[in-house]
Amino acid sequence: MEIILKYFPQLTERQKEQFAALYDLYTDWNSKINVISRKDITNLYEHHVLHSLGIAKVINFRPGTEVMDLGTGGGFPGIPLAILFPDVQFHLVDSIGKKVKVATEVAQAIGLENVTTRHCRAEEETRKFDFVVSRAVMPLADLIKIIRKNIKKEQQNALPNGLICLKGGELSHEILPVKHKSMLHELKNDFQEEYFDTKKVVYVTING
Ligand SMILES: C[S@@+](CC[C@H](N)C(=O)[O-])C[C@H]1O[C@@H](n2cnc3c(N)ncnc32)[C@H](O)[C@@H]1O
Repeated sequence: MEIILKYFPQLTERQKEQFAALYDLYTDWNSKINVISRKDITNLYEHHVLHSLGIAKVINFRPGTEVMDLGTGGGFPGIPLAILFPDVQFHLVDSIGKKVKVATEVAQAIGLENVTTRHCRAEEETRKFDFVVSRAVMPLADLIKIIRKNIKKEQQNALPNGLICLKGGELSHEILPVKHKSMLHELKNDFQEEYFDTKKVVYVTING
């Protein structure tokens, strides 16, 4: 939990309580429904919560923004972002029902009123959003194909509407087809822990 405060020192008391509550909630839920690799649960704050918040190093969502988390699993990056941006609406979607249940239960347990969840394939979701976020779900080209229909034409943020995903490793090949519409942000410049050495945030503009 200290690691969250290290990089996000301006949190309100409510946000601190909500982040702090995640450890017990995820430890408990993860023992019943696997949403985080069992041996990684002790790294919850660094590998999952802080990693999710890496998106906030690329964009400060304006109040009223609507965001879909595609393939949220147990709620990453959607839940940490919903805590950080209480005035932004997050819609968490996953095709595996029991994972959606974990995300729903965690959001409810910490009183997040800006989160909705849905058990469906993203291909079936027709609602429109300002941004789609995603971590560890599918290759960039497939993501773009699926979410094109979900991006609103009207803009209300400093960055044009589009896709923001958390990726690791070698990306030059994946990014090539959308290079002119994308931005690559290295998280090692924001977070000094070794885990972030290869982690990146990829932003792709989607034209309505
Ligand atoms: C490796 S997990 C990552 C979960 C979460 N984003 C995280 O980082 O912890 C990938 C998730 O994407 C979901 N998924 C894959 N394809 C999907 C699709 N077409 N629509 C919705 N969810 C999908 C899977 O069910 C799975 O929960």
